[in-house]
Amino acid sequence: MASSISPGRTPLMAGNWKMNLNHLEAIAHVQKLAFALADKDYEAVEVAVLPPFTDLRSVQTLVDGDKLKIKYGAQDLSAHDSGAYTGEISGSMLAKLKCTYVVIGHSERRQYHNETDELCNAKVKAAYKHGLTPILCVGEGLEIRKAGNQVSHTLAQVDGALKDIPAEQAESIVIAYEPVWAIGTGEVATPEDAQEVCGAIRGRLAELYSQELADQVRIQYGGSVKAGNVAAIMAQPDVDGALIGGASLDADEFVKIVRFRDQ
Ligand SMILES: O=C[C@H](O)COP(=O)(O)O
Repeated sequence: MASSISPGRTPLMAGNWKMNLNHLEAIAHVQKLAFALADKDYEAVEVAVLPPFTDLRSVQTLVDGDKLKIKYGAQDLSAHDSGAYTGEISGSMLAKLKCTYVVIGHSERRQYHNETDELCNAKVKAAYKHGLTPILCVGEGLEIRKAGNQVSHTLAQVDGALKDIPAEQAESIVIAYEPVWAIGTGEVATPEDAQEVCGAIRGRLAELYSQELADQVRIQYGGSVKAGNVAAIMAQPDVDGALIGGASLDADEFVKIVRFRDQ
């Protein structure tokens, strides 16, 4: 299927492993991806993995040692820099491990850890302070979708997380539109559903900053993405990649998603 991605926006295919794969399994998984992916894949698509914190050092060692082109990042970070915050991981710790990306505001953090837009905003600031690129997750639950309020709900999350973020930082952000009802359920938003909200997010970025900035920000779709549905989603003009959960744990499936143009 033909893709309509802007040539200026390299698609980002990022595998969010969530709380799966220990550090030994992580090494085996990244090795499998590295073996399967070729230079032409990395020329067409940016490929990233987002392992649990405990895997990051192992992934870094592998990526550095074998000079792999796979990027990696964390699934969360603390809004604080250091101190008495038991269990938290700071942006500077992630930067020391040479993480490129950090996920902020995933719906599972919002749901199970009561993360608010204000906290997401503080985490976006912490990420930029330490040179990390946020993958900001936004998206509506089923009730909001049924009421037809998916766009206003999602744009309010974007507004909240980007409060006081200057253009020179916001221009590098990645925004992942993940309708909560489509996460891990096998229920995929239609390509038109994805386009409606991703297009609205780009429109909001243009209002908040400029059309030029909006045109360069990558907006991903996430929610039950698989090899079988990725091409139709990627054919939408405002979808520039995918945040992949379950399917990213299967190396063969993830490689097929990276090669969405062949599907
Ligand atoms: O971060 C990834 C999303 O939550 C999607 O997860 P899923 O692909 O398992 O539906």
